[in-house]
Formats: sequence, C-alpha cells, structure tokens
Amino acid sequence: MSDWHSSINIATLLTLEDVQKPELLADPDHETPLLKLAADTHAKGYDALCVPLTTERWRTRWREMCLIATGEDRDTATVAAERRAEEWREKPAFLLDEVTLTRLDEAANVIAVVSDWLELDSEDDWLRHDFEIALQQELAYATYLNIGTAILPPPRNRAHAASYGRAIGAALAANPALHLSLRLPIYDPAVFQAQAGKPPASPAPVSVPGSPSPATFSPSRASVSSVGSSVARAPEGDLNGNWEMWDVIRSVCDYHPHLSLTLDLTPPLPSGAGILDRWAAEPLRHVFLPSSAFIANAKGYPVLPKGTQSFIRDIIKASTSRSLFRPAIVLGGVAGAGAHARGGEGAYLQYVRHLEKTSPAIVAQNTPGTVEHYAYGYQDYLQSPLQPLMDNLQSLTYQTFEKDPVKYRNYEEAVFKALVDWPAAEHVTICVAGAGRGPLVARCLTAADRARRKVVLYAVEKNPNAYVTLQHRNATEWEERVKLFYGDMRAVELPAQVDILVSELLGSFGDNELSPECLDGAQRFLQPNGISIPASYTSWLAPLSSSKLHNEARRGNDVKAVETTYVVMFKAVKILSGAGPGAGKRCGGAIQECWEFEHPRRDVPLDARGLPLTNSHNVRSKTLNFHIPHAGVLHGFAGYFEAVLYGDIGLSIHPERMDAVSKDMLSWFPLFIPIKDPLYLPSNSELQVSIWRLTNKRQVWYEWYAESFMPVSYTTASVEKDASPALPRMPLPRFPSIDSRGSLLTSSQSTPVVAASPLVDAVDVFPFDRRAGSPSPRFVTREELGAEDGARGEGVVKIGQTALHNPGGRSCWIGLM
Ligand SMILES: C[S@@+](CC[C@H](N)C(=O)[O-])C[C@H]1O[C@@H](n2cnc3c(N)ncnc32)[C@H](O)[C@@H]1O
Repeated sequence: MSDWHSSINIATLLTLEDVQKPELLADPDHETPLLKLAADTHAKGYDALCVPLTTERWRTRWREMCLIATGEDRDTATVAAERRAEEWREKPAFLLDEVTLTRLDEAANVIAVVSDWLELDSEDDWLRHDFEIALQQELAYATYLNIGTAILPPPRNRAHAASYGRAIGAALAANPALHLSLRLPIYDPAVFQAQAGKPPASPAPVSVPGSPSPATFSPSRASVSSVGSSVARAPEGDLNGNWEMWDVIRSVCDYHPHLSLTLDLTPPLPSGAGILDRWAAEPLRHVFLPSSAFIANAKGYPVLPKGTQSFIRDIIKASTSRSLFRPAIVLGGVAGAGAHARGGEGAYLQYVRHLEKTSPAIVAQNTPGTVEHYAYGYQDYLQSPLQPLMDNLQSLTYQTFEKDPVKYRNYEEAVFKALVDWPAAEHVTICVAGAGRGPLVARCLTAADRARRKVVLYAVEKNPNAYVTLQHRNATEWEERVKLFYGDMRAVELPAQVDILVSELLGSFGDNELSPECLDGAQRFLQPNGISIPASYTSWLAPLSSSKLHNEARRGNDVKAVETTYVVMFKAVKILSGAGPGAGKRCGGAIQECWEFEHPRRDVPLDARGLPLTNSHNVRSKTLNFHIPHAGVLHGFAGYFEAVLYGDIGLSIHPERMDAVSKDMLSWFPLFIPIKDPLYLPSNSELQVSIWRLTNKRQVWYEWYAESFMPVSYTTASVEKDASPALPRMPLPRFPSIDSRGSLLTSSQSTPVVAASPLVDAVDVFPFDRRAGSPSPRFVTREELGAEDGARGEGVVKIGQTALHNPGGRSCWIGLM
C-alpha cells in the first residue's frame, strides 16, 4: 500500500463557554483568547474550529429591542425600545461585546456558527422580518472577517420552510463569497417521543426566541450511556420531515451551489438503509458528531455505535470525491476531558482518524491496481462521453482503456470459445473492426494459439494515428501476421468475407458510441453464418437523485448542459426506484431494460454494397414504470449496459449483475442523463419514464421525459349525485393525503373528494389494463368500468412531469460522420 494520506477534515465545535473562559482571557502568551484557542486546536490535530459568532449580549439586546409588547398600553420604555429597534433595522450593527471574533487573524480557519435563536421560519411575520435582518447582519460580519463558511440554525417549522428558504436565498445573493451550511438532524427526534406514547410532535413547536432551542447541536456531555442503545423506530413518513424541509429550502434557493448541509448526528441514527442513503446523495459539507453520539467500549474509551460507524465511513468515502462538496467531521462537546471515562479529548479525534484509516474505501483507494485506485478523483465528476466515430482518440485514451484487466480477458475468452465451436476447417478468418492500438488483435492471436486454430486476421481502423501504432505492432510483435486496413468500416473493402467479426464500439449505454450503425456497415464482411462478437447488447435505466450531479451539470449556467448526457462514476447518488411492483402492481424492477441491439442483423433491406438503405431500424423507444418507495427528488437517470460477447461470456456495468458477469471491469462508468428541473416524488409514488433513440442522416440522439403518479383508491361515490347536475359524470377519486410529515396516508385514512376538480378529472383514475398486458395507464370512465355508485377501485392520480429533454437533439447528439 502506498503512503496513506488523510482526506477528511476534522473540526471542533467550541461553545460560548469555551471561548469566554476566564483563564483564557488572562493568558499572557497570546494576543487574544481566540488566537490562543486556535493555536491549541491546531496543535491537537484539528483542521478547523467552529465558533459561535455572537455572544449572549447580542441576544439580550435584540430581545429588548424586538420582543416588545404591542397594544394600547405602551409605556415610555416600550416606545424607546421601538425606536431603538427601528434605528437598528435601518443600520444593523454589533457592539464590541456582542461578537466573539473581532480580528481578521482570529477568523482564519474558522467556520462561523450563526446564532441558533434566529427563527427564520417563525410563525410571527414581524419576528421573521427581524430575524432575517439579524441574519443578514451576522453574515455581513462573517464576510467582513473573510470567513468562508457559516452554519445556519436548523429550520423548525415546515409551514414556513419557504420563508426560511427565501431568507437564505437573499443572504446568498448578498454574500456571494460565503458558503452557507444548513444544520439539520437526520430526522426530528421528537417522532420517537410520539412513538413512546407521548403527544405527536407535529406541528413542529415554535419556540420563543431566547428559550432553549428545540433543535439539537448543543455539544452536550451528558447521556453517554443511553446513546446507541435501544430506541423506538420511527415510521418512514416521520423520518421524511426534515429532509422535506431541506428539499423546500434548497429548491427555493434554486439549488444554489453555495448552499450545503451540516448533518447533526446528535439524535441517534434511525435504522433503515433507504433513510441514510438519501443523505449521502445531498451536498453534505459537515457532519456534526457530538461526544454524546459515542458509546464507551469495554475499556471506557469512546467509540461509535455500528450504525453511526458505517454512516461515517460512507461520508469518508464521499470525501474522497473530487466534486463540489467534501464533508468535514465536526466534533462537539469533546473539549477538555470529553464525556467518557478514558482517553480524554484526543480519543475522539484519534477514533475518527482510525475510522478513516481503516475505511475499506480509503484502503482500496490507496492500493494500486484496485478499481478505487484507478477511479480516484473521478467520483461524481462529469465527463462528456467519447465519440470515437466522429473524433480520433488520443494514444493516452487508448492507454487508459488498455489498463482494464477484465474487458480484454473476456474478449479473449469469447474469441477462444467461438474458435473452439467453429467447425474444423483449414483456417478461420477473423476481422477486428475498430482495432485502435491493437489490444483485441493481440487477444485474437492468443485465443487462436490457445484453441490451436490457424487464423487469418484482418484489422480495420479509421483513426490515422492509431493506424501507425497498428503498423508498428504488426512489424515488431505480430510478424506481419495481421492484414491492416485503414478506413471507415462502413466504406473499406476486405479481400474476403470473414467468419468472426470482433468489435468494441460500446458506450456506457451500450449503443451510445454508435456500435449499431458502425456494425451495420461492417456486417457485409461476415459470411452468412458468421459470428459477431459482441452478439448483442442491452441498455438499462434507473431514476436517480443526486443534488451533487444536478449542481455539477448546472455549474456553467448553460441550458444545454442540463439536457446533455455524461459519463460519471457515481458516488453521491441514490437510485430512487425500488425492486417491487408498487401498490398498483404496474412497475418493473429498480433498474429496467430499455432496448437491445443484436448482431448480425439479417432482416434489414440493403443496397448494392450491402449497406442498410436507412437507419430507421436503429430507432428505439421505451416507456418504463418505476416504483418509488421513499420520497426523493428526481435529478435524472442512470444508464447502464450489458453485452453478450459470445455464449455465456459478457460485459456488464449493470450494478446488480456486473460482479457476476465482469467483476472489476474499469472501462465504463455509468451514463448520467440529467433533467433540467428536479421533480419531487413522494413515498410510494410511481414514475413513468419515456426515452427515445432517434436518428437522421448525420446524427443519433436521445430524448427523454417523465411523469409521476400517485396510486389511489377511488370510489364512485354517491356524493356525486348531491353535486350540481351540471357536473359531468366522473368517477370520484379519493385523493391520497399527505400528512404533516410528508407520509402518505393509506386509502382508508384518506379524505374523500366531494366535488369533481378540473385537475383531478383531467387526469383521473385509470385501472391497469391487464387484458392488454400493458403496464401503461389507460383512462376509463365509470361506464366503461361498469361501476355502480359506491364501487371501489385502484388507480393513479398524476402529480407531475418533466419537460421533454433534448428535442431534435438540440443539445446533445452523436455524429454519424
Ligand atoms: C472504443 S475504441 C476500441 C479500440 C480497441 N479495439 C480496444 O478495445 O481497445 C473504438 C475504436 O474503433 C474505431 N472506430 C470507430 N468507428 C469506426 C469506424 N466506423 N470504422 C473504423 N474504425 C472505427 C475508433 O477509432 C477506435 O479506435
């Protein structure tokens, strides 16, 4: 293993108590208490420190100005306070003792913690207004001190999440250099109290400014023993609440690239992989880990419970990526002795470093020859797919391909098996179409030696530069055993027909480097019962959520960039679809097949030279239905391929099958097919995705579009008769109801709709048409259903759709010339 290098930053969270310690104030060796603290934390091995920006004095003054009684009996003190408040609103400014940091050098390596009593989502309009002014004042001061990141207080009130988001959006616009990180527990811990029979926590409590915050993030040193032990399990819907608030806020901020998350792990982590995965797909900047999240091991040293450990390891994995966000760990409540019997403060830091050092992802990344080592730096990094037909690849690109230990091995095996199966004859003729620098040519020769078959080998290549390498290898390695042809396989002529046609023109989505079109041109080389390697390839699709990839695609502010496909090694990506068929039994698996291409294809009309008359036979379209078990935001689709080379030998990047077919293959990262505007999908919704492969004489391109639906139970209720006689006769659906925490109520709990709504009626209820065997929605009337009043059924209500992406190939296409 090469030298290990740390890739995560670790910060410590200081409290007001920490920064105002009397002994610090008296220290003669340092110019200011903060400089001493900074030097100490650096010496202990931290990379940064989180410091509250304001003191108690500021909160007191703000309350005295802004929390005043309104009404008739205003005394002179109230009038004076109102006046002071107005003066402050006009020119917001701090007094010296209201801030913790006063000098530029004190603020180096500091992450500012914004006053957590600022309730930007308060129920009270006026308070919200004053909190926003106070926020702007703090952030302007942080900008003045050249602070790079400020951590915002957690949103608490779902009803005003949009107000919170609007205020943050305005703050981002006013402080363009500042990163804002929204502090949020993974879920609202109050749901567990509700589980234990206590009153439900919804709607979220609105705290009086200045009262203890209902949210977490106080670096508590207490309750170590109970943490990580048995806790009630919250239902899925309850766990969606905080994520939904985040989703509203970042959407209102239009996915601002400077807005990120600080996940607060103070409450013990909920179980359920789906819940945790979702956060890994979000732009995490910090993970707050208080000493209370640690448990004591047998010797009394702090360690993390298993669930938290694996979550932190996932975070560490994400921090090895070169994309926008590299989450840092913020340790809280560890200053001084910490909260555990043994080890002191250093034990927490050492433990997190130990987790990092022993993380399989980090170990693999630092070990040459592993996929992780090869892929280092490519995670979540958007690359344009290659266009080997239109462009001439560089030698360096070929060299990268050739490092793949699996692809060439499988090709050799496929050629070997084909040769073994080929009837004994004097010799077998093989053509490698698109030979590049010759690795498949070399493998064909080895396969022939292994199979003890005499072969005549042709190699065709249209890249003039790679053709030089082929000539060199033929002269120096292959003893001129290979007959080389320079030119496009759709145009060159070979001296004789061949028995086996070998090619590798595959893209991440199978056909997206125009293998079908190129092989159409090369098929005339094959004798009538000849073999094509590959024999076929299929494209696969799955809906995904990744605000990281969404942000990356939008980075250049170019509308074309969000309807262009990319090749990406996925890291902070969550596949949204579940394996099950969903409530309506309409959906396929989590990853579904789009289409297939087979070679050779014998049913296409050809011209005199043996070339297809048109490219119509390579047009494809597919509509797929996905079940979405957990609420999430659709940012696009993952595209994969699987190829059959020969017999049971193949290549696959399908996540569920790649290990069985071509484990450790490096050549292809998945395709990312983005959507312009994120689409929110509730728990248990259904997503219908349409994708087309289209072509004209010069180009091939994809277009894509999606619609979302909610399964519902409906009843043809007699209520209809009570409504206006002018109302059309429509089946009356029962809306699915979303409770205050975003979970879908079951049909028996849902509210009946009592009048026909134009929206609902327009896209109303349809049954799954089993007779036609089609998984697609079909709209029917009650008469068609033959349903009586009061009859019940299952259907769906449409809830959203995307735009049609890339119409006519306006943003992204693959050149045929
Ligand atoms: C993906 S590379 C594979 C190269 C090599 N066979 C390998 O596996 O490393 C595809 C190669 O096919 C060549 N190619 C693509 N389209 C072609 C065409 N129509 N005629 C001839 N060569 C083509 C490209 O120049 C490139 O060298």
